[in-house]
Amino acid sequence: MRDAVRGVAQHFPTAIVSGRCRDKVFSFVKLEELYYAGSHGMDIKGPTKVSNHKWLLGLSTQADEVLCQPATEFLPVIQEVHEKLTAKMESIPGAMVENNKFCLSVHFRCVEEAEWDALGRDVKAVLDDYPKLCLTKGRKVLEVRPSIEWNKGHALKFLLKSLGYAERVDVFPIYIGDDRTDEDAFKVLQNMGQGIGILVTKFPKETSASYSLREPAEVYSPLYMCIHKYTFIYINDVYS
Ligand SMILES: O=P(O)(O)OC[C@H]1O[C@H](O[C@H]2O[C@H](CO)[C@@H](O)[C@H](O)[C@H]2O)[C@H](O)[C@@H](O)[C@@H]1O
Repeated sequence: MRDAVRGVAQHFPTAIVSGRCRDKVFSFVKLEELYYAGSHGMDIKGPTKVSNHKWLLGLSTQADEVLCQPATEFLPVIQEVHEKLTAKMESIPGAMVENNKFCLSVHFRCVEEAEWDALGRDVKAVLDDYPKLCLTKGRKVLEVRPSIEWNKGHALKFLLKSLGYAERVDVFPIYIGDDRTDEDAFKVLQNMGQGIGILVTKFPKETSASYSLREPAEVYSPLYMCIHKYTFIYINDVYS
């Protein structure tokens, strides 16, 4: 998958948008030519390596640039809550608190089902003292986030605008995701009437994505189509 993503990034601005913190995502993906939007889009950084498309489009090539961190003021409070939740979850076997820098994930996948309600109550009790934080639910995970209007959809809009791609009829953004938090990004594309969202899911689900794939492995096809289509257009432009 890394080679496919690298291939796409050679021709098109490519971003990974994740609920995890940016550093952790980079440690998984290890591609310097990508944009990374960690913490549900609250921490966006540009590529540290220049790709072809950058000079083709005449964009800034300044590497290592943090582009957007709309929740910086919440960092101290997130650290404080991380400590409190970690201490509280010690008494619940299997519970795990993940520090995602601008947000926190309380995982209960490995917790006995009988304990789930108690875990939820404990997390809410900690958050009662922090009205500027909110709680959302994912797949066997509770997520603590700053109460600001910012999600993966805002990150996508930010990237498109920064790249000069918003509302351009000749630009076709493709957003692929499997998490319920990816719906915010699918909605952005749907509302803009630009590009497509692709949901990866084994089961039929209500979604704002235009298409779906069943397995992460099926994501190769659209990625390789992007690479080969580009190659075709490029050769065509050069020789016609
Ligand atoms: O935004 P994403 O990159 O799609 O990340 C969403 C969440 O991914 C991780 O949680 C997921 O994997 C966990 C096991 O590794 C699993 O327990 C959980 O149910 C999954 O949602 C990550 O740990 C979370 O912080 C992300 O929000």
